[in-house]
Amino acid sequence: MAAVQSLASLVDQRLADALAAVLPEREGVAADPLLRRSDRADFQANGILALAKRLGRNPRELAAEVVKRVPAGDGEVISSVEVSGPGFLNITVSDEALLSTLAERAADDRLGVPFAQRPGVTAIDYSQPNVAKEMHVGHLRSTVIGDALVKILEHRGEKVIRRHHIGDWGTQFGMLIQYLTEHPQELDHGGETGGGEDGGEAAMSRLNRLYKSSRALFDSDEGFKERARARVVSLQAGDRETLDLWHRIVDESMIYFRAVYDLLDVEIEEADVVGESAYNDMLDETCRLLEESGVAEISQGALCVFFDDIKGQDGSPVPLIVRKADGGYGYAATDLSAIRDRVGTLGADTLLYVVDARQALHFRMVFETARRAGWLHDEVRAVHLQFGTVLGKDGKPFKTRAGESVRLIDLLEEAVRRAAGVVAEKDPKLTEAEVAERAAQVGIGAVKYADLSTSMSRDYVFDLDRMVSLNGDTSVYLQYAYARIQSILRKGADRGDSVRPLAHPSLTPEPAERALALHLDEFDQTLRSVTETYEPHRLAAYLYTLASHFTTFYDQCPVLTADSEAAVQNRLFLCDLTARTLHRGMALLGIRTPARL
Ligand SMILES: NC(=[NH2+])NCCC[C@H](N)C(=O)O
Repeated sequence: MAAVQSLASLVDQRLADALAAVLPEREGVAADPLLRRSDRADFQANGILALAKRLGRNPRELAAEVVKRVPAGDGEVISSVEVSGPGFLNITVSDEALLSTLAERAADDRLGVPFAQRPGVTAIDYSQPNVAKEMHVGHLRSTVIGDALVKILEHRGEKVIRRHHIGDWGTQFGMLIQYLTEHPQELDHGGETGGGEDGGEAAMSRLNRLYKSSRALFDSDEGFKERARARVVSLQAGDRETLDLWHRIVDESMIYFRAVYDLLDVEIEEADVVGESAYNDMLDETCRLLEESGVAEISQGALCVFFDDIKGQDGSPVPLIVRKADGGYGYAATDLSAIRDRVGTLGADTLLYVVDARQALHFRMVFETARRAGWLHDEVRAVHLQFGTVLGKDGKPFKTRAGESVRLIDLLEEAVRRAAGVVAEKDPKLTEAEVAERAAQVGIGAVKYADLSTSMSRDYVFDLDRMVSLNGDTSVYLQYAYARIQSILRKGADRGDSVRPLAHPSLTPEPAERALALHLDEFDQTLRSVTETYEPHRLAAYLYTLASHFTTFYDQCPVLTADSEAAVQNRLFLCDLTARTLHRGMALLGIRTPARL
């Protein structure tokens, strides 16, 4: 089905035409009407003010001239347009245009959201925990934000390559593997088959034990330290036995990650887990190419890239170290190789990295190096989507009392427990299994929404009380709005009032219906702006406003007890489209909308 033209774009087009007609000889003057939603009328256009200023004209006069050229009245999209204030235009659209646009949206499975005209190939690097380590709140942000972006981009028709650049390589593996060769029983499952209820937790505790014991030996025993170092060399050289043990450690970690992802209700495909180790074979060549092209040079034995504008506090240059003086490759060599792979081999034209803001300098240097080397050419965009820190209630980075990072799994379990309380209190007749199912949807939704509704660059406080609250900007509020609509639709259907495809366009909508309808019409614009800015919080904000408009509508406009059959039909139609939009929007954020709450 053809894309549905939103009311804003229909109005915008008519205003732009009128402006062009008033200023025929002024082709060079950009005449954006600067349309936005308004409380005074349906829309307000502010663009004439700036234009009049540039032309040295009186804005109200110019506005009056434009108004004369705007087609308005019977049979037109715009029913009235007026000059207001210093030269704004207040615009009201016709009821017919409003309802028929919505009817078109409702008739479309995609709710009128078009596919991108020129979809590209985006490689997105997100959810990249580290093997043999815990997942903490930072990994929550990367996972949740990345997952939402993937869903939204794909919904608009973009080809998306997911990359989970997990930390599965490096010197610490020498220590872990060496310890395993000397204590082969260390990762034994003790008779259990693994993968069971607490398979994930059990795997993590075995890894923790392995980590602690090998670390202790590494720090106290010089001989072991030597053997661990030699083991790193065997690992990089691809020694069979060493690789087998490395795989055991990675697999064990994957069992744990999988358990966290399941709880988090996020799908991660095995094939997309392409960790640091995957680029091992490219590292030599990456360094050779950088050195040959002169992009990198040897400095104090290390292979470095220098930048004029990147200096330390004492004014000395801070280089990107691609290969250390001891010959070991760093994090940067891997990221540079990954760029060559993602652009050169996989054909990505956009590279996104959903990574902690603390790695900003690393990515700045890596991107600049890749540009100099020609691996990132003009047609490729590379963006570090930096996210802020999750804070505790004290406003400091979220830590346990012992000063350790808080385990993600503990937070998620606590969120589900809190949600169970809320769910059971709301409906005491629920069975235990029903409470458990809803609590998972509510609790995990709450954690995801709290993250996604905050602008990603900002820090936020992890406050479960606020997150699972029924009031305010929370996912529970949105889920309740959805469930309430479902209950209205069920009651309507029970008495024979089902949702009809077309509303009655001759009925004059109440103000609350108008506001809801106009907002429903903004869904595709919202998604477009998320794909342009990579800011999922715009969708969260849209959905929250949608639920608020619905709440007002529901308070002011009886649905099943409306005055006329036609009004009942129109309102059921609005309810249904609101529910479908909420459901779609929440799904794109990775949040469930249970039919009953
Ligand atoms: N391509 C990348 N460097 N991605 C980010 C990896 C994040 C890293 N594993 C961490 O936990 O901090």
